[in-house]
Amino acid sequence: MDPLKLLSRSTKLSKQGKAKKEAALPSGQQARPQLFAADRNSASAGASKKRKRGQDGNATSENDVSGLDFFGKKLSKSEKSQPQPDAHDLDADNEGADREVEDDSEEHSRHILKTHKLKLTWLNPPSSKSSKKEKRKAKEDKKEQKQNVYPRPLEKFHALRQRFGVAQRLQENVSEQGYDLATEVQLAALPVLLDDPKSFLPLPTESNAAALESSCIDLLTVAPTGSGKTLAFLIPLFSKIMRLRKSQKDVRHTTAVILAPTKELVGQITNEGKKLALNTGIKITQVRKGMRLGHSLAADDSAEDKAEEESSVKVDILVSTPGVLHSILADQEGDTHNALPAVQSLVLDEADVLLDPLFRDQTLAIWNKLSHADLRVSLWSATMGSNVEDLARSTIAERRKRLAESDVEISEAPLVRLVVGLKDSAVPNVEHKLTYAATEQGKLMGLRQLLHPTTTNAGSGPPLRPPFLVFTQTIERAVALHSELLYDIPAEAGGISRIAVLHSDLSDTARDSVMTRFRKGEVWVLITTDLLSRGVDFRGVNGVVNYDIPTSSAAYVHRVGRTGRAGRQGGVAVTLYSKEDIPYMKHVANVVSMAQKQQGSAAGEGVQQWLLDALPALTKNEKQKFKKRGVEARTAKGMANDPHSARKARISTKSGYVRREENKRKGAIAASKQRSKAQQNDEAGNDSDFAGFD
Ligand SMILES: Nc1ncnc2c1ncn2[C@@H]1O[C@H](COP(=O)(O)OP(=O)(O)OP(=O)(O)O)[C@@H](O)[C@H]1O
Repeated sequence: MDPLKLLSRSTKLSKQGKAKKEAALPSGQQARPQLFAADRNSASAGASKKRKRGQDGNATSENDVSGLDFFGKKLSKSEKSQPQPDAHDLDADNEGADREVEDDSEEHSRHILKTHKLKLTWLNPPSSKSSKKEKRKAKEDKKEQKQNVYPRPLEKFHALRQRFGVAQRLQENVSEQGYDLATEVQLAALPVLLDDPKSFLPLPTESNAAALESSCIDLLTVAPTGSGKTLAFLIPLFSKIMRLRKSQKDVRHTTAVILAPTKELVGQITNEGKKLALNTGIKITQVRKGMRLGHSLAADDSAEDKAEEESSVKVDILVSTPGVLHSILADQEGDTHNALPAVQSLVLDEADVLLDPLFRDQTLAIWNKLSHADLRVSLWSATMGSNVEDLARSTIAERRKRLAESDVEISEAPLVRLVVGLKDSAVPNVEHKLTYAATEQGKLMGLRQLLHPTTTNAGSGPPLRPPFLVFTQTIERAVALHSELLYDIPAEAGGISRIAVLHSDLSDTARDSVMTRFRKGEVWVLITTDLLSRGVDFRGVNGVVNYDIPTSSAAYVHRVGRTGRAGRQGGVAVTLYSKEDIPYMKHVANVVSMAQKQQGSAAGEGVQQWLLDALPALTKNEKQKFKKRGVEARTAKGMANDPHSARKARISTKSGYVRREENKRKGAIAASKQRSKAQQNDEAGNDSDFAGFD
């Protein structure tokens, strides 16, 4: 009897649903770059027939779960030359795609963008109204300030060179990685970043043409987790730098800065960049504490300048967390040189976090220090509130005003927003489960059931196979959970080496080592905090367990987005919740319900309506407080304020009753020892009043 099954009442699956989900075993191996391609097939059903999964020999391999090759190795050259299963699965569609490259009508672009659920909006189109009054009215009316645009999508990477003149070497480096079909975000972002904006932005009037002078746009992108945003911003960055290099042969500047919130993500982006940089001459580096940034090296630089610059880092692209780059820039501020005068591209990956109070000041300080007149910025995330959009717009406007005041004339670039799929929603190819575990003990028991290799959870969806990530609210809880589970995996299967913990209190070396072991498949269960919830790409992660509930819907979207990367099927996201979590569960239940609707769950499947209705809604203030602190009983502050509740929320196998019994026993032993000591003293005639503290 599985006691948690009795408790997991939030989801109910029809027999059909169960069968369907059991068939989709976690594989973590087959990428399916276009998330909404299936919809596309159905939309263009008249034009092409979709091959059924299972009819194709390649497609069935998704169900082959033998072996523990967790981290889907990169394709070898010979493998790359073979058609990829998913590409094959969509073959009828792809033939169409080849034809579509030829078709550059707006109508066709609209069709492709719509079927891939891509929406592009020009956020600051110049007003067509001529009088001042009309212009003011247009500004007030937000609708007037937005206009949908329909650039011609790029469906396959092989068209990069032909359509946008991307360097041959860069194009080769992309295909070397085994990529052929562009993912949805790449499909739309690459054309708008690589093409001349005039090719897709309509001109309202002749007098407004000046507003479109800029050859590049600023871009806000909201696209699902694991949808390939990294490549979508790296390719245009590399292409731009290669062009700049051609026109300014003697000079070597840092021309691009990429910011990301964690060291792990910075390292990952740098690695991706290095793959694209192969034999292009472009240098990309991760900024580390203590580095000195070189401003530029020109042929006519004085010997003194050159000597000073010798020890500094001279690269084309810097990748950094805001904290590290900000402190380096602050240190170099006293220098006569502006450290980054030539930066023309700023990328904010996980932009909503970078503009959140935690990083906002540092991010904006860096942004404002970049003084090049043609600086273009792009913001990327799977979740982006309207406040982030407003902040980005106001920062762009203020920067322009400030530079204009110091006589630097900068062109006004169009600001475009790209949204892929449903904004702020979890990936539709992951199965979400909400499991009520009542108490801390129940959660631990629930996790153990997921961990135990023989547990199949029959009847409640596919099993959660390692490797998986477990998220906790605090570092202390991650450490406690780690020690609690340390001996859960039998020695024959690798024992304690299979479970690891990663958090920001560890040294950089320890963090790197855990990441490497997890990527290699040596660690099966990685317990962590929200440190790893953003951006980090582990290809074969089969599942995510929210041991503690996430503190916002965005946090849920990002945590569960560590599985189901690049459209891989079979990922499972389990959220264990206890009585303490119920007041805060609504945001999680809402995102899960939305994801299930996207998956096409029939009525009655997924999160039950009664649960959604029954869960209390938080006020704005409560939401903010929860986002900042999480469930208070699980924090040090909670321990000080309410020790009783905090003790109940402690991660431990021992129940309160067992603990009390143990304490009583310990107390009895101590008292008995004291009594016998006192007796010995009496017998020895030692009648000192005070025997000291025991
Ligand atoms: N065109 C493509 N075809 C197949 N796989 C791709 C393609 N583009 C990217 N990928 C793979 O998709 C995975 C996810 O990419 P990436 O890390 O860029 O996602 P992301 O959108 O930045 O996710 P997150 O929002 O979590 O940061 C990576 O493993 C990457 O190699």
